Amino acid sequence: MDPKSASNLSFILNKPNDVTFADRPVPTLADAHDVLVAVNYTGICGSDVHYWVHGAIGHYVVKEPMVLGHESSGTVVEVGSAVKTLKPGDRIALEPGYPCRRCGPCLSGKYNLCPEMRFAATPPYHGTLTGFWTAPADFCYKLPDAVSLQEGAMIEPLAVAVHIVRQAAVAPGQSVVVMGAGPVGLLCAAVARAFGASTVVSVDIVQSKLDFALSFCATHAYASQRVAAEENAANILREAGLPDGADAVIDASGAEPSIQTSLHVVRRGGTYVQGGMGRADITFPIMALCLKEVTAKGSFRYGSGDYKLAVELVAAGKVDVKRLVSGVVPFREAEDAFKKVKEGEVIKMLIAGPNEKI
Ligand SMILES: NC(=O)c1ccc[n+]([C@@H]2O[C@H](COP(=O)([O-])OP(=O)(O)OC[C@H]3O[C@@H](n4cnc5c(N)ncnc54)[C@H](O)[C@@H]3O)[C@@H](O)[C@H]2O)c1
Ligand SMILES: OC[C@H](O)C(O)[C@@H](O)CO
Repeated sequence: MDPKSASNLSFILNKPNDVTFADRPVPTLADAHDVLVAVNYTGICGSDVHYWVHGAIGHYVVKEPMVLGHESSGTVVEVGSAVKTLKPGDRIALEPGYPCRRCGPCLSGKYNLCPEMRFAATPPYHGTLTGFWTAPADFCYKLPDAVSLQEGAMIEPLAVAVHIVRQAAVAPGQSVVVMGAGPVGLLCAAVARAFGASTVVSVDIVQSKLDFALSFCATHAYASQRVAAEENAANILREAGLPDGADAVIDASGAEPSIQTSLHVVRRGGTYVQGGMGRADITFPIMALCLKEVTAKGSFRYGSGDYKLAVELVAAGKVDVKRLVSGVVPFREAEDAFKKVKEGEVIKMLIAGPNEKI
């Protein structure tokens, strides 16, 4: 594709509930290690919808018009003079956050914690719902022939799940309870299975999501009740046949009742991972944490090796990300697709790039 004759149409958030399309200049390669990519597909994340509706997530506030989107696949159209690993025509999954590579977290191997991170569609940085995008070549992951470009757009949320499940240190034969069966929770459950967990319990408050989780990857599913956290936890463990508690519990909901239940679901000496992002401050059961010597960890985006492993899991047929794609729409229908995600009618919507025919 020739960027000179193609569209760089972008889907731009001006302010809450106000989006437009605009043709912006095609970016040029600023660094010899960068590549220019034509964006093929972009998934809509809950965070994109949150910015669209509220104009902010925590202290990230949209102050200038911002291109949305960060879950993308693309095709390389031009490479910088120092790029040896990619060539025009290569199909890639696009890792959308670029760390400084020089700070303490970067040098310790935790580049996802870089304070200078430039992350797509996190203010003040534009996102990937656009025609063309430049990225460092080592943040572009070549897709094997067996992986489609639509699956390539699912690598981003899958990498989030890979990072969470790695934080949980899930080992073969273990039991894992995943709170929340949205895209991230479903993918955590699938990765936990792929890592060899023998019992994977999905918990949600919406029965249809649990039905899907069972058909997708979970061995058990439980509809969370509005009862005290300890009672809820006891019911989950009874249903799942885990009298001693679960080896690992992952929160992929961000909901306070779910987080409270989690600390009563995890076994003595087990691991709890906070993946969901909800209210900044909640009441947290510190006594259960303390008395059971629970290892509690946070998980933020993805780091070393997570994207690579996510591509490999899809290529090996271990996580069928296609099943999560509810629909694919042309670029000009992006706002309708956002509405569907907001209404909770779908699992994952993909938007075809402005130069993609569907
Ligand atoms: N840690 C990270 O880097 C990272 C990255 C992406 C998303 N997230 C967060 O992960 C979470 C999940 O993302 P998603 O896209 O799947 O969101 P989602 O909103 O689609 O899924 C959340 C699910 O939690 C369920 N839920 C709500 N209350 C519950 C409760 N009390 N018990 C059990 N389930 C409950 C909802 O019904 C829903 O299915 C969100 O909080 C999101 O912000 C974190
Ligand atoms: O998958 C990446 C996440 O959506 C982002 O980190 C977002 O939640 C905050 O910018």
